[in-house]
Formats: sequence, structure tokens, C-alpha cells
Amino acid sequence: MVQVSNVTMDFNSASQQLNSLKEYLIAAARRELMFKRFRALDNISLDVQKGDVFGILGTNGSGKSTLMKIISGVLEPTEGSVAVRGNIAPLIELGAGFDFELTARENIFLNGALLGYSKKFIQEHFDDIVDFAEIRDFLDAPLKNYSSGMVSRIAFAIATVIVPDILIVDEVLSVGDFMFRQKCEKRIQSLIREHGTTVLIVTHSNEQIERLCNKAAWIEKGHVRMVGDAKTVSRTYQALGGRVGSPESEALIFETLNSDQRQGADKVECVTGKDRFEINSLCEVLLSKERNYQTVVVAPGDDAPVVMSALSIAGALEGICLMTKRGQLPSYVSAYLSRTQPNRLIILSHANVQEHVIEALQDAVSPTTEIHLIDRDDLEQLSRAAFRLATELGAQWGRFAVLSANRSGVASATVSPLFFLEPTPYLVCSFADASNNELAGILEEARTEQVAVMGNPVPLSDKTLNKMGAQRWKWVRIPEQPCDKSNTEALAWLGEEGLTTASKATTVYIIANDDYADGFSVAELAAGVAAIIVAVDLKNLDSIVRLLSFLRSNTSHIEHAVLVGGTSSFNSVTKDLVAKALSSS
Ligand SMILES: Nc1ncnc2c1ncn2[C@@H]1O[C@H](COP(=O)(O)OP(=O)(O)OP(=O)(O)O)[C@@H](O)[C@H]1O
Repeated sequence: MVQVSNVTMDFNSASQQLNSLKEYLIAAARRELMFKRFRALDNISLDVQKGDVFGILGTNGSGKSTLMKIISGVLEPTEGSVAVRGNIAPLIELGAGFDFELTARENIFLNGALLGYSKKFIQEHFDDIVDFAEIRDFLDAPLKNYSSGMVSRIAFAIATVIVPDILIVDEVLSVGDFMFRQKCEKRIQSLIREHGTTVLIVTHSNEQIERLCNKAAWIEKGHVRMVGDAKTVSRTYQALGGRVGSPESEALIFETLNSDQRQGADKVECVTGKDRFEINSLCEVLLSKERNYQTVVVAPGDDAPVVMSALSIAGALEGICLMTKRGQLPSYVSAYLSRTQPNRLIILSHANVQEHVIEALQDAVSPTTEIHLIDRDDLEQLSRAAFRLATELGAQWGRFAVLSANRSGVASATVSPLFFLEPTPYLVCSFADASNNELAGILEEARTEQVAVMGNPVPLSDKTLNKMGAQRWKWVRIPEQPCDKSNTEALAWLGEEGLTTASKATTVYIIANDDYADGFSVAELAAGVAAIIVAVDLKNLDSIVRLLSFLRSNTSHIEHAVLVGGTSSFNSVTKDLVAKALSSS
């Protein structure tokens, strides 16, 4: 029905900004107009058969709409050709052919005429259009008073009043409200089933592609990357689309995804929530099944160094660490406090945790609960005050200490189980000499033997560290980024110190590079089973491949891989990839 042959589309756009038509004409007359050429489509070929419901996938700007406009005849390709058999109803840029000064009634006739319908045909179908669009009460109001959703309804109703041979739907199913989207989808379904209409559908919804289409193409940066059955293309796109990485990594992921290994699936679990607070609440449920905590430490969840301080003192005082938002106390935290009525509540507050949140925390516990509030705008001061409080409350510090710049990253999340394996101070450091002297004093007081210096860059130079540590403690530097380097060095350090070993761990918690704070929530769970936490950069295929090869080489002892992250981080494809990597022993 549609044959796209070697289509290339170049756009010219002015390379300098001209502010008026006059400026444009002057520049044109002087032959000073400069254009930049941009190739939106590069030698695209596709074959759409009668009855196909053909999905087009691709990241923003990959050329999907340009291709649809060329197929509809709105744009002429620079090179190549398109052969179409039958009439087309193009649902592209709904409302593009409307005059917003005219009424909805007038626009129905105007738009219908643009689509080639006769006046008689529109009159005969006028009621159908109005009823489908649900606009009868507003027919004589000018279109400029309509919402964009209502305009889309009219456009959809007009374009689908005929039974087209080919229907082109470009992101139309993502406009309007839920009920109307369903109604549009039903009409498309009836065109497909009852009239055998061939459909080309552009959408960012993989779910729609898999549900509606039999075939799909994935277009990336103007090239066809893959054509095939809708489910395979959609799943491959979810795994590889818009990501960076070497062709070797891409091939390996593709191969893993297409392998029919099944055994690993029962080893993979997910802890997913809509955000880090929901994940923290899920972890709270798992942790409180095992223990009744008498100390609860609450910290603002969007401030990684504060959460690290909270984990440090929670570990040292055998407490649980919960996260709060700055402007609102999550309900699971207040519910937990009311339910368990702990003996001690420690609140860490930093930069704009609102007063009412702190009050709500205080109100949630019983009058006999001992409450400690550490409120400091300065992270260095906050971490030291937390250390001192834990010491006063009887913490017996172990061999290690973690020093950090005032930012944390992936390596912090990977190292965080340490706080629950051995009481370990977490201290934020700065450039000031006086501050470093105080820090050296704290480490001496805690009898620290070994220091992990997290972050890149960290204010402390090698020279300063050597001077501070003198003969008393050794130090190791662990970078917080990039993700894979952080993982490797953090895990190597934990392993060397006999804390958790990647080569023996039976459980692996996998977190996403951009959501590494989720690692803090699972720190205690990980420590409980001597598990390791690894981060993966899901936007980078090389990072995914490194994770897969790590899993493959440790398959013999990994019994559980737990994907921890927001619902958008780990999709079913990542889960499948991890399962397949774990089944290839
Ligand atoms: N008329 C035009 N003049 C210049 N460049 C254009 C024009 N139309 C599109 N482009 C460029 O061509 C590229 C492809 O655009 P297109 O709208 O086809 O992408 P898309 O895949 O539909 O994107 P999205 O998912 O964001 O809708 C983009 O970089 C866009 O800026």
C-alpha cells in the first residue's frame, strides 16, 4: 500500500537570526543569506502491506513526522520516491488546516474541503462529526475559544469520517483526555477490523505499538535501525533506543535479548516505586519485618550527603534510616513512627526542610520518645554534629571512616552497606586547614584505621591526607563518577577489606546511575545478606554490557538480582536482559 524507496530529506534553515522580513530581503538582495543544510531522513526505504498496522518508533527529532508528511504528500522528498495505493487520511499536526477566527461549524466545512470532501458529503456527515467530537454545545463559538484538546477532537472526527484506505496517525493518540483517546483508538480499531484500513502510527508509547501494531520500524537520526514484528522492534527499541555506546555493545545486547535462555528469570526481582520515597517505604516494610527498631533517623531524601550521615548514625546506633521530603512528611514515615513508637528519633535537617515537617515528625512519636534535632545549613557541620551525637549516644566506631566532598554519587551508594556492617563515621570535608585539623581530631577520637575518600574532586589533596593521617590511618580514594569506575573501585575496596565480596555475594542489588539514591534505601538490606550494590548507566550500552558480563561471570553464586529504581528506570527489557545474563552459566 505504501512503498517508500530511498527517501532522503534535507531541510535548509537560515544560519543567522533575522528579525524581520525587511532584514531577510536585504540579506537576500546582498546575497548574504546563509543556509545550513540539515538531513532529517537519509535513504529510508519501507514497505507497508495492505492491512498492516505499522508502528513507527524513534526518539525526538529522529524524523518520524517528516517521513509521515512525505508519505501524505505534504512534503516533497529531496531524493527518492513514495508510491501510495489508495486514499490517505492523514492525522498529522491536528488542527493545522483550521482558521481560529472562524466557528467550529465553519471550520468543519473548511477542513473537510482541504481534505478533498465535497460540501454535500460534509453536510451528510456533519452530525456524525459533531457527535464524535462532542462539541454540539459550542458549534457556533470561534475556534480560538476552544481548548487544544477540543480542536484535536474536531480534526480527528473530520479525518476519520471517511473510510480511508490508509490512515496516518502521528502522535494523535497522545492528545486529549483519557476518555477521548480511548474513543479515538476504538475508531481506529474499527477501521482496521471492519474495513481493512492500513494504518501507519507514530507514537512514543511502546505499549500502544505492542498492542495495536503487527509490524514496526525504529527510526533513529534519520536512519531505519530495524524493521520487523512490532513486539520485537518495540522491545529492542526500549533496550537500545536513544542510547549511546559502541556497535559491539549494541550487538551483544541485541544477541542477549534475542537468545531464548529462560532459566535466569526466577533469580530476578524488582523493588520499584514511583520515586525514591516510595522505594524507601518498600525497604522500610522489608526491614521492619525482621526487626523492631528503637532508633529512627530521618533525613531529607534529596540530599545524598545528609542521607549518608543518617545511614552512618543509623548503622552505629542499630537504627533504621527513613527519608523525608523537604516540604512534606511522607505518610509512610509518620505511619511508621505512630505504629512503632521508637524510644529515640533523630532528625537531620538541612537547607529548607520546612518547619512543619519537623513538627509533624515530633508529633508522630509519643511524648516519652527522646528527640534529637540536628539542623545545620553547612554539610560539613551537619556530618560532624551527627558523628558527635552518635558518639554521645554510645556508638562504638569500627575500623573505617568515609570522607566525602559535599556531593555524593554512585560510589557512595555502593559503599553504603558498610555503615550496617561496622559502625563507620561519615564526614564531609572542605578545603579549610582549620576544618581539616578538626577532622583529623575526629578520626583520632574514633580510632579510625582506614579512610575511604569519596568523590571527584575531593578538597583533600594526597599531601593533605598523608599529613592528616600521618602514621595513624591509611586512605583510599574512590571516585563517585563515572558509574562503572565507581562500581569497580568501591567494590574492590569493600572486597579487599573483607566486607562484601563481589566474587561471593549471593545477592546483587542493581541501581540506576541517575537514581543512585535508591541504593541508600537498600543499604541495610544489602548488609543483612552480605549483598553488593552495583550501579548501571542505563543510557549507556557499554555500561549495560559491563553489568551483563559481571553477572555472567558470577552466575554460579548469584541467587538473586534485585533491580531497585523508579518505575521508569528498569523496564521489562532490562529485567529480561539481567535474567538472560544470569541464565548463561
Ligand atoms: N521544516 C523544517 N525545517 C527545518 N528542520 C526541520 C523541519 N521539520 C523538521 N525539521 C528537523 O528535522 C528533524 C526531524 O524532525 P521530525 O519532526 O520529523 O522528528 P520526529 O521524529 O517526528 O520528532 P518528535 O518525536 O519530537 O515528534 C528535527 O531535527 C527537526 O528539527
